[in-house]
Amino acid sequence: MCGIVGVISKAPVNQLIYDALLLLQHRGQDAAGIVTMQGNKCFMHKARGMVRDVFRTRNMRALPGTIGLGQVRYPTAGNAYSEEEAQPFYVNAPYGIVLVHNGNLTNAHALKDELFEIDRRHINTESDTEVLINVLAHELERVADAVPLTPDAVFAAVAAVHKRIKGSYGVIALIAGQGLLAFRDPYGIRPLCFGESEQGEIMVASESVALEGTGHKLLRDVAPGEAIFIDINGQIHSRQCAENPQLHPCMFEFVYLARPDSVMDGISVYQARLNMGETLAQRVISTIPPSEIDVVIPIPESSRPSAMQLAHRIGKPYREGFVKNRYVGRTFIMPGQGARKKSVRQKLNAIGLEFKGRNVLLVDDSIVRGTTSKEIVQMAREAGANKVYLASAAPPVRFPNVYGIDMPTKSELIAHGRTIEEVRQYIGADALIYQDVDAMKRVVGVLCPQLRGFEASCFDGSYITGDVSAEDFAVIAQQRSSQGDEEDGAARSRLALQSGTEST
Ligand SMILES: O=P(O)(O)OC[C@H]1O[C@H](OP(=O)(O)OP(=O)(O)O)[C@H](O)[C@@H]1O
Ligand SMILES: NC(=O)CC[C@H](N)C(=O)O
Ligand SMILES: [Mg+2]
Repeated sequence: MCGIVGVISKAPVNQLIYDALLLLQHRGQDAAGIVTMQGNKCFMHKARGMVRDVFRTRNMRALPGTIGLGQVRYPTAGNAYSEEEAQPFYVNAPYGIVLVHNGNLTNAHALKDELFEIDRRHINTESDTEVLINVLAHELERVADAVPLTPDAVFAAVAAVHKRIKGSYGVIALIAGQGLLAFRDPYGIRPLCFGESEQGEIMVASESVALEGTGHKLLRDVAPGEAIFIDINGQIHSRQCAENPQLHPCMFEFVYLARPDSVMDGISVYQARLNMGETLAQRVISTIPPSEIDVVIPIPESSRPSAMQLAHRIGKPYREGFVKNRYVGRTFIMPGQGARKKSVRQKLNAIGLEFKGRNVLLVDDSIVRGTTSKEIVQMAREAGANKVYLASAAPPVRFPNVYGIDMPTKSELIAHGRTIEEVRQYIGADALIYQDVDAMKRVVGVLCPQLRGFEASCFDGSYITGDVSAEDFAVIAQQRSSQGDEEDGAARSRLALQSGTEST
């Protein structure tokens, strides 16, 4: 779940893209990049790190032009420590294309061979995004021989891309001198929307918060399978390019990934989290008599709306018992388990007086590897809590994700192969209450009647694209797990930088 943005304007776009990337920073902390276009020439800067670290004044000055793209990366393919895999990617033919991608291709390994053997294209990194841009370039080359490029040719190329690539993808591309192209996978797994400013500037982005925060009004979401082509004169063309599009957005966006102030596919992320809190409250009431709970405490940041609603529903006070160090990033999207574990205590600290002698109900949005909950339950006890109960606004995460969330192996998931009682024992809580899968789908789905369902594979084991082979799972898992130690070391030093314990 990276964050992507594209803008077509009449004024310089470098600062605007930077601002939008800051608003999308929660979607990726490992690398950032911007490309701008002036006439037919592209200017790019990308590097590992957070947006504020990657772009210095000199880098910003070197990004002229009125059209551009940006990306913040959370690696789910390839290597988190390779600068070459930071986005955008560039190919010089046809026309010159730069591209940013949110999602994960499940057949990238097979396509990589096919690109070489049949299309004679060389892929130089392990990134699935490099595969994607080469498939797009190849398909554009087959249909487009005109200048200017016609919308019909662009849409024919996207239709061919949909047939070749599998998995999840929200994509924004610049075609030099021709325009800006955006498209979304046929299930709409990853989000993508676009909006307009009063000056007629058009922005495409992963989340509506990037539009609103930069003075753009949300026009609509890009539909699953749809492509939007904004030509060089700012005219918007759109077409459905997939054969059987169906909206199945990723449930984990609503649980954790997206910002609560975003609206995705018509669903307010905040409202989705309130609803999850409401239905979780029912399960709490049927497990623990409310008279045995003194206080409800959220585990900041993402669980807050659910915890608030849960507390209201069970009639208990909602208190802030943990303070978050705002200079430490999100732990779940850090690569490497060592860094994740260390950062929980750097990130969260307990306020003793909210715990001392009380029976506390801690609420988190999700329990994935159990890193956060195990530490937090321990911290609550150290702070003097009498009983420590834990509730998760999401159901147990039992299956790997191959669509752009970095949990590629079952073995790393605390709820995989364990009963809820075994998870409770591992975490050390006095009671553990999970959300119910069907209840979650129902209370979020009710917010968008057009929805066909959710991509909720990490909770229910059902992979919506229906075409992920055992080999695909194995390749994705192997690729990600083979770099753990390197990641841990590098992520540790980055964590230290983020929390200001080392100087640049
Ligand atoms: O079981 P785990 O593997 O620990 O993963 C789940 C935790 O990670 C996330 O928090 P994170 O710190 O990333 O972000 P947040 O501040 O948005 O809650 C999520 O909100 C849970 O707290
Ligand atoms: N989380 C994502 O969207 C990642 C995009 C792409 N798969 C990468 O690893 O760079
Ligand atoms: Mg959290």
